Amino acid sequence: MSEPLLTVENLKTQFFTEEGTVRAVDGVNFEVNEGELVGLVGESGAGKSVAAQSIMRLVEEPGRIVDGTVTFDGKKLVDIQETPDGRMEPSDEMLTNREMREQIRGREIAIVFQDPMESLNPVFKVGDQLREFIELNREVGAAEAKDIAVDMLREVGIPEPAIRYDDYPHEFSGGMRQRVLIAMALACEPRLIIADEPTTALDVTVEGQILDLVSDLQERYDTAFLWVTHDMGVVAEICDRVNVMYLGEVVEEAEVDNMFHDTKHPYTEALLRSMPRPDRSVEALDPIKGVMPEAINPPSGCRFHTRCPEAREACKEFHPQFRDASDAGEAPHAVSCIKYEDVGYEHSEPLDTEATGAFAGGLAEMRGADGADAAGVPGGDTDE
Ligand SMILES: Nc1ncnc2c1ncn2[C@@H]1O[C@H](COP(=O)(O)OP(=O)(O)OP(=O)(O)O)[C@@H](O)[C@H]1O
Ligand code: NI
Repeated sequence: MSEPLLTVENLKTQFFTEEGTVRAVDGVNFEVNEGELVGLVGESGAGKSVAAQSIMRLVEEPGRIVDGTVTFDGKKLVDIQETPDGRMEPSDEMLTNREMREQIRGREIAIVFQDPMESLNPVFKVGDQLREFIELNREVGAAEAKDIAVDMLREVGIPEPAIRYDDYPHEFSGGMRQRVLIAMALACEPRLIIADEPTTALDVTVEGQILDLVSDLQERYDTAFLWVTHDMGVVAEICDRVNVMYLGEVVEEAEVDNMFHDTKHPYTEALLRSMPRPDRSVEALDPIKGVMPEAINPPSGCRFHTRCPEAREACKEFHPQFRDASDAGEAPHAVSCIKYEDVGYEHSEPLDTEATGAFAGGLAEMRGADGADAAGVPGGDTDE
């Protein structure tokens, strides 16, 4: 096997706020291979966007990447190492801001966001914005850049591209604007496109069309994608492999088919049960219990224990290791859950939370017991 195109190792990004340190991305590992479409999925607040921004070094104040390494094609986009006197500092190998700007962003890696109106300037024609972007990023003159721009518009399915070239962003529908952004991302022939919920604001039909377009372009250009979404349906439709994030951590990673047919982490199961499916009525949906705890003060042990239907006492104590739990001869399938470790889960008592079957033990009793428990477990398990 060749080296992955992108490797993210132990990435940690924090926001230093007045309320405390937000551990938005807290030791994340994943990979994207050449030409692969990899999903990053999880509920709102899981840290998906911050992870995506960290790869591109686009995290803004009061946020900072405090640890980890991001390697792209052998280059260190991020490389934070401990100095001899114990401080965490960028290594000599880490690219400079200028190298990031001139070599990586928009050239090797492009990023597409949810809201095209934020990325397109309303006062300039759509085609001109695309042309200018191409001129800036490729060694071509204005005329050639315009030809490429029209070609790209056609490529992403804009009808009559030479005419629509002269339209302003507001004259395009949301789906068409998103197509333009994909054209812009592709125009520089990047090796990786990071897409942060680019279809979330679109209606289902238009979303389907954009996903078809992406699958199609991915095959044609062999571009790798990191696709950020909260929607397992989107993952099922386009991704080869998926990483599930919960509260700053990746908790499960597998090929998409394996993830759906041999789900290992209770959080992934809960996410799948909460997802609308054609073979299931809306009433049969089973939303995940409780709310995601604050990333400022994550629960002890397994971070999902406050909402997990299978949570036991041991889950409060042991922080699970993220490791391969595939059976012999099967494709790698990593999970971080103590059910797959040897730390006494089987003999441990079920936790008495809203999410578990044991939730009948008396709310008052539980509250009484909880009052004495100051081990950093917020009130997530007593949510009404
Ligand atoms: N500028 C900021 N200042 C403080 N905290 C932030 C900032 N940006 C993000 N966070 C926090 O970082 C955590 C991760 O946020 P992130 O936007 O990555 O989540 P997400 O998984 O992308 O969710 P969504 O699906 O809502 O986009 C959250 O707890 C969020 O509140
Ligand atoms: Ni996000």
